[in-house]
Amino acid sequence: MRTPSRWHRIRDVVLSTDRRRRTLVAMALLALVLMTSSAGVMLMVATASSAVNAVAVQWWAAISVGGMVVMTAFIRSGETARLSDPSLTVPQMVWTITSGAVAYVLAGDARGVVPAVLAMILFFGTFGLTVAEVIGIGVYALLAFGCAVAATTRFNASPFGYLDTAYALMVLIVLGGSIALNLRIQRIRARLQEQREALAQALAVNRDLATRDELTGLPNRRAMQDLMELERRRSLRSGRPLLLAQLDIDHFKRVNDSHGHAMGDRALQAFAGAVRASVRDTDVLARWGGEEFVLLLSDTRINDARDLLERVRAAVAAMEIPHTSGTLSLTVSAGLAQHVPHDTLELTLERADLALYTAKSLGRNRVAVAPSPRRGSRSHSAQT
Ligand SMILES: Nc1nc2c(ncn2[C@@H]2O[C@H](COP(=O)(O)OP(=O)(O)OP(=O)(O)O)[C@@H](O)[C@H]2O)c(=O)[nH]1
Repeated sequence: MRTPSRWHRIRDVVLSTDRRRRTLVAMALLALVLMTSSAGVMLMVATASSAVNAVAVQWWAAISVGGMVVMTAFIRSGETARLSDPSLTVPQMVWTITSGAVAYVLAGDARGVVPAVLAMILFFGTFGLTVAEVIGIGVYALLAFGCAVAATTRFNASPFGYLDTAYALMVLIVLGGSIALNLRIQRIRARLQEQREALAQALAVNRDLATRDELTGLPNRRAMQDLMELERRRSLRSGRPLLLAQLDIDHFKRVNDSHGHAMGDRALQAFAGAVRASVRDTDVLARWGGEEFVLLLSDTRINDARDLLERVRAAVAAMEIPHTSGTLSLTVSAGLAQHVPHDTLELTLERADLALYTAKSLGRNRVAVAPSPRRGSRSHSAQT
């Protein structure tokens, strides 16, 4: 196993190892870095300009960065995971907008830098917010900066000039831009969500088509082969019997020839329904191909399986399938074989097929059981 590098260990301690929380902490750290950079700019302004109150700016920097540190620590602790806004995006934005508005008042003639910082905050925040939240944040920003402009005019005793108008316009453009961007992001998200759902649905349909026979709704041959293999292993482990039966509708060609293919299809559906209704839920009936079906009976003794197939045979013979000029009856022949541990499933199916052949040759509408195979022998005559 690779030992994590020192950088990775530090990163895990700082960001936490939980992937989701790591993303949240990373975003909070980014906001913290932005706020610290803004504070750095403000401190530079305070150092360079004698008109700016340096002590007020230092307090402002400490409080602004301190607030972001507290929120980042709160997110890092995992306490916010239960909240509807675990990244604390809204509180962080309210905090930074408030801090930006105060900076606007404190920065004196250098207040032109503040709208640029506001733009950055709004564009970053807009990715995680809903439309309503962005509008709410926008209204709050307007109010906060409205107060800031009023305070600047009053306390700095400077009249509202063309530069202030330009800054106010800049704030409005930034707000409008971030709302438009948010709407676009929400639309893209909704479309992505729709596409993801459509894809999941298409995959489910595909999976169903790959494993199910469309006409009867039964598992198809491929799905049945997987199921039989699973049951073979289960039976090998548990020592419980596994039985396979081949079922074939008698003289089915005549149904098609006399009543048409559509009636043949309906007869196949009725047959599948009758057999399913006669066996346990845990027994699996699959359409093997054409008018041939395979029934998998797990954990059933051979004599019970023979009785069950007799019941299936009787249920099929009792069916009356309505058609245009009366009703149609079917009969079924079945060949049953018990799987022998360490034999292949193909061999067991071959034995069931031989038994079915016996049932057909003895006059159809009957059940034949394949004898247990003698070691080294592949041909046996079935018992009816
Ligand atoms: N309607 C319909 N017929 C099918 C379908 N699949 C297979 N068949 C028909 O099933 C018939 C099978 O005929 P055969 O193999 O001669 O067997 P059979 O007439 O049942 O005679 P035995 O099996 O010897 O009793 C053919 O006519 C096939 O066209 C299907 O999906 N729908």
